[in-house]
Amino acid sequence: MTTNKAVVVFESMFGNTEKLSREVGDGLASDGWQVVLADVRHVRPEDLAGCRLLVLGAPTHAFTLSRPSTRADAVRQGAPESRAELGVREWLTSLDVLFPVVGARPSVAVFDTRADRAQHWPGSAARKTARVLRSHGFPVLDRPVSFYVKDVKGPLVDGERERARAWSQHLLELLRAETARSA
Ligand SMILES: Cc1cc2nc3c(=O)[nH]c(=O)nc-3n(C[C@H](O)[C@H](O)[C@H](O)COP(=O)(O)O)c2cc1C
Repeated sequence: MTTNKAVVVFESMFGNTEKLSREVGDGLASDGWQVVLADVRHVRPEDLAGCRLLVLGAPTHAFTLSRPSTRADAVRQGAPESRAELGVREWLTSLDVLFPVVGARPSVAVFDTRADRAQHWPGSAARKTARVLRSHGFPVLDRPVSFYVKDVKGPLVDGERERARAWSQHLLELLRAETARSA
């Protein structure tokens, strides 16, 4: 039996999205999946080979995915400069090169982190990510999901790690349902 492989790619300026990505990855691994957790700056093409599920996580900046200017703003607020090198927005521009065979594209699931106090603000990084993925023909498994931080730098709102872990199990259920439908 071949092991299912998931790749969790994240962007994170202050470490909150990274923590949640680890939770999602650990949740998938606890179900027997092979999991590659990769910072968007360091994903290698071989990391993506044979991937059945791609999870993408990113912080919401200015109502959407970060840009070099918003990441520079985060650096001014104390984030490590090296983390500003590349974001999910830029990485998505290489999707067609990274996944050249349309029929072999993995299912994708997307999440973002947002400020708790901005829950009612419009726009989220995950919604933008999902739009781009759909426009490139990727099957988006679930609705974009947001997790919350108490302030720009974090920490995570209580219970968000557990919610991320539960979301990983929900993704597995959706995948099982998808597999049953196509059997
Ligand atoms: C420049 C900048 C713009 C931001 N804009 C928003 C926003 O529009 N909506 C929101 O909910 N949070 C916003 N935030 C808060 C981020 O979502 C928060 O810093 C992020 O979720 C933390 O995740 P990280 O530790 O992985 O970087 C912004 C943060 C920065 C630095």
